[in-house]
Amino acid sequence: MSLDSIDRVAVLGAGNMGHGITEVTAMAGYDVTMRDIKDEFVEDGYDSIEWSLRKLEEKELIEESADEILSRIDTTTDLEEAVAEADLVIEAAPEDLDLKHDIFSDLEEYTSGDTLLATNTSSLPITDIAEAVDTPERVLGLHFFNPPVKMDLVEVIYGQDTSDEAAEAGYEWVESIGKTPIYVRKDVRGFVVNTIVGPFGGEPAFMISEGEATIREADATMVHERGYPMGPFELADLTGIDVGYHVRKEGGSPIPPITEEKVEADELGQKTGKGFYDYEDGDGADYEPEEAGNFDWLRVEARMVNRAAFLVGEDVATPEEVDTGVQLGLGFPEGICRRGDKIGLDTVLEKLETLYEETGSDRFEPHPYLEELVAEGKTGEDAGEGFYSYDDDSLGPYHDLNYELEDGVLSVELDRPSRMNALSEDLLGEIDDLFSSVDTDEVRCATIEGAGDRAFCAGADVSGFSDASPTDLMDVTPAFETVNDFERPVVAKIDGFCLGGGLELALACDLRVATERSSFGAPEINLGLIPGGGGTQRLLRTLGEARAKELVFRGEHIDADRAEEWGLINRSVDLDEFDDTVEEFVSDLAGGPPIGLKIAKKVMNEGEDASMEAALAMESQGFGLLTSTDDVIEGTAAFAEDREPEFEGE
Ligand SMILES: C/C=C/C(=O)SCCNC(=O)CCNC(=O)[C@H](O)C(C)(C)COP(=O)(O)OP(=O)(O)OC[C@H]1O[C@@H](n2cnc3c(N)ncnc32)[C@H](O)[C@@H]1OP(=O)(O)O
Repeated sequence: MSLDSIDRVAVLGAGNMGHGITEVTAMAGYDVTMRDIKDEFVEDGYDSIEWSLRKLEEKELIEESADEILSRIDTTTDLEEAVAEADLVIEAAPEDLDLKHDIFSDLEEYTSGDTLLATNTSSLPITDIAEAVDTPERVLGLHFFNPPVKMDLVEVIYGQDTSDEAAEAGYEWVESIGKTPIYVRKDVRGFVVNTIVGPFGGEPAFMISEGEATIREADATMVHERGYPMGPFELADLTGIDVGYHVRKEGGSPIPPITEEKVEADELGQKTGKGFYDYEDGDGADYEPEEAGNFDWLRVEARMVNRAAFLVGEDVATPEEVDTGVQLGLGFPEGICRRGDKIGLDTVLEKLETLYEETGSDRFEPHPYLEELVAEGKTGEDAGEGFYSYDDDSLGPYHDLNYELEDGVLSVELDRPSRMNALSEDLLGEIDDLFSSVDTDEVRCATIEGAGDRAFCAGADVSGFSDASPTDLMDVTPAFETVNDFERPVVAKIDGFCLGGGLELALACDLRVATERSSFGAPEINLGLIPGGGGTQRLLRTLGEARAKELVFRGEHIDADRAEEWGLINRSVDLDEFDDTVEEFVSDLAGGPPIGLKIAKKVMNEGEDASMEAALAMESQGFGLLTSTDDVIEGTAAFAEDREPEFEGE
């Protein structure tokens, strides 16, 4: 049982999750059979896949044609036919344990013993589902998020008897379809993501029931002060208040009185026209930034951090996995472990202890792992250690970016795909830290790209704007300057939106290669702002006044072909030529003379703002200096011997 043995996949269920999983599986190149119990269910699911693929094709978000992808999908209502040849089966049937037992016992009969059996359940224990088979070691959870085509995260869950071999094969398969897996090493209720989201919705509901704030104050504070994509009540209205109610009820958790009242009144959210907000006679969730403030967000976040302590302390997941889970699964602006480390775990613990003492409610009981961290002085970032270690001598830890240094190429990935890689304060700090701390002797060239396939970077993270002080906002420039001043050439590898601060970051790089589907713009003016990361000046110098002012004043996007025509980027290329084109640039830069490139960059960057006379003086000084390097001797020798030079940077 390994990734290599997975060629054919069967998905059981053609509903929202089933057809979505089928679509992403086929998009990744696998042959897949989608099965449901009735022809009409299968047909509806197939139609939805076709509609979605045609949209993706229209927007040039897929490399193959929709027809090619569809040709890999078979449909059937016959279970045996669907799974007989499958190497991986993913069950996505309704959340009913008896039904799943029936399916899994049939799977035992119809599949070979080394077929991987996965369930997409979000609420039933994997262990309970696996009871229906004699080989529970091959049963695991593969929990996709809705809609699978858009959501990057998949939880890979161990049941009590799941073998490492099965879990690893599932994990690698998820990677092979271009999604991000996280391990959930124990079969806990809610897995990782729903364990954390529970208090996000539940605690504000208790607080409103106790008259401590209003719904609007709670939502406005969580969104406009704490940066969540949606307020807890807005989210409950969207998902259905009854959904959260039943999850709590089935899990034996206390139900906030206000939730109970809404369910009794059949005011279940958007689907009934009324929930915490009114969608028929009112304007829905229309809270305003000014309503933020009078809400005790720490009470909510302390409970989420406590849940994270449970997950980490009980070895269910690592802090990195928890944080990836909440960022990709819930769109949280940063990981909850990271946030705990920033707030201070001692502050979190104190809050929980006070509430536990005051209310006696179990939900505030601090987890022993949190107590242990605080007792050991590991109270977070300020202390140098918390969930994460903040060791000054090493690079990182980085939460919002990934980097790799291999063969002299520093490859940096902005890693906030759920926010279009928008520049949070953390991400800006991390770019600054990485480019100012990495040992440049080890680097010959760097690249910067965005995670996911939608954006290089959609600018500064606007969710923090309403809460930020003017001085915070003015503090964005260092990261851009650090990239601009980095002693090695930096290439921006742009696929998708490159806007606002994202464009400014790209402009701080030396060279820019983009896919044709990318778009560029300085939309700050639409927010009442101007570019604040060097954009006004670098655009002027790169494009000239007319074009720079067009971008800054109008705030419109331009496509990659126009960007190339204007000289904003070096190349606009087809998606399937993108990696090779960037590789050609990188190979020239990484193989070039390091000191020569460093001096060329410095002279050209600094000369741009100097008088011609001063700039020429800089150039000739640089030229003179280079003549004394070993690289020049090597370069000229290689030319004479008609071979490739091997520059050492000496
Ligand atoms: C010094 C520097 C200053 C600046 O840079 S100011 C900011 C300048 N940038 C912008 O104004 C761009 C803002 N974003 C957009 O206009 C749109 O997005 C796009 C055109 C890039 C894409 O639109 P669509 O395809 O409809 O996607 P979606 O639903 O708007 O975005 C997906 C998720 O990404 C989040 N997001 C996008 N841009 C930002 C951002 N700049 N800051 C924070 N979040 C952002 C959204 O909110 C949403 O998230 P959810 O799925 O949770 O609703």
